[in-house]
Amino acid sequence: MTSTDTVRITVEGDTPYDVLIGRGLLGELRDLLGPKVAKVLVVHPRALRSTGEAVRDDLVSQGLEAVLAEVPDGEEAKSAEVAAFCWTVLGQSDFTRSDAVVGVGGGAVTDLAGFVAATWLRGVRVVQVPTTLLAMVDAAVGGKTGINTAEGKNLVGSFHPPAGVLCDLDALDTLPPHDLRAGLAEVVKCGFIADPRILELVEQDVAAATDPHSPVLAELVERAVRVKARVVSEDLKESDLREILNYGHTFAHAVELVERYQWRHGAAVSVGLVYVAELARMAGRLSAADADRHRSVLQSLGLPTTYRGDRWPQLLDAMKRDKKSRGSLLRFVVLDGIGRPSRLEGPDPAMLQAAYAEVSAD
Ligand SMILES: NC(=O)c1ccc[n+]([C@@H]2O[C@H](COP(=O)([O-])OP(=O)(O)OC[C@H]3O[C@@H](n4cnc5c(N)ncnc54)[C@H](O)[C@@H]3O)[C@@H](O)[C@H]2O)c1
Ligand SMILES: O=C(O)C(=O)C[C@@H](O)[C@H](O)[C@H](O)COP(=O)(O)O
Ligand SMILES: [Zn+2]
Repeated sequence: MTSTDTVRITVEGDTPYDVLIGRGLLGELRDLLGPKVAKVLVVHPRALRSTGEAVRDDLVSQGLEAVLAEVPDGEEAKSAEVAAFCWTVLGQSDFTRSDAVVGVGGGAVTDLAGFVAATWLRGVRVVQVPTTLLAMVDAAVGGKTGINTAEGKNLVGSFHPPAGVLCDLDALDTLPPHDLRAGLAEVVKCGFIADPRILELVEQDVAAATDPHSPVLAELVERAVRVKARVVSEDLKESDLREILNYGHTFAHAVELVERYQWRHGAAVSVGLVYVAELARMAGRLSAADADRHRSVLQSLGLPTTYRGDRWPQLLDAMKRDKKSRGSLLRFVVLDGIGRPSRLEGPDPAMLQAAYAEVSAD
């Protein structure tokens, strides 16, 4: 992709939609909303008030009625209270089934906005405008929407595909480096499960991979979105294949819950990838070299590969509520090799704890 190209990736399914990746793309929003939409709820986090206002003003200038719903930054947005606040705004503004929601922000806001759209009048259109790397390559694509409960991450939600996704790489200019790195954890995840070229690109030039203006980062975004689009096109509701996108997440979500969301999702995914690579190595599924590659790629990006919380019982308890569990059976996505995802069901509890010892050691 050159700096002027826009890449269009179609996610197939009952209601196919496009993910646009490029620069200066906001002008495309009206088209993605479709001709029948009259009113739009623009959901944005506090930190992106001026972006939310710019989106609203642009829609108003094109003859639409647009209302803002400002929500808390980060994970705090993913609560039943914040969803209820959005429903109130929709109700007070008389939104009907021909109206739409636009999510402008990071993954927390796109998850919330998608959930609000999925539940309002049992489902209205949502267009996602992700502004973090993580939301561009993962959260805004694929239709998983949701909020958290006290017991765990994303425990309430629905599959509600967007009508379109606008990944405007210009948004990354203001993104703090920590958040950029967090997004790269999901990119690297895609590398391990399906596209090893991603790993090579990071290994060849880590500076370019972390530079929001480099063509290498643009290629990483495109490759990660292609992986996600391919998987979701085949298995929207995670009956089987889609589980591979959850690689590293059993441990990651447990860390996020136990740490009361003080860890970024991408940072937790990073350590979760190392945890599950160790588990696969111990189970005789993954070579030591491939497990070590997880650590080295993630470390090169400045992502965490250890977790020193000393909270194994709480982590194990949280992992039992992972959505891949079946009854009392814990299930993990593991690799039999790079690009060869598989499942590990009901591993020996001693092995689970031994893998934990590996990620909590120096
Ligand atoms: N639905 C899915 O398939 C899916 C996939 C992956 C992750 N997720 C979810 O995504 C969330 C994590 O998303 P995230 O990493 O984007 O975090 P986030 O949404 O918490 O955003 C991180 C921070 O960056 C700020 N921000 C956003 N855009 C910015 C910009 N352009 N410039 C400056 N600041 C900006 C936000 O206000 C926030 O404070 C988690 O809740 C995770 O569960 C969902
Ligand atoms: O799209 C998917 O499917 C994923 O699992 C992508 C993950 O990166 C993402 O964090 C997702 O929200 C996790 O979903 P959950 O079903 O484990 O809550
Ligand atoms: Zn994730």
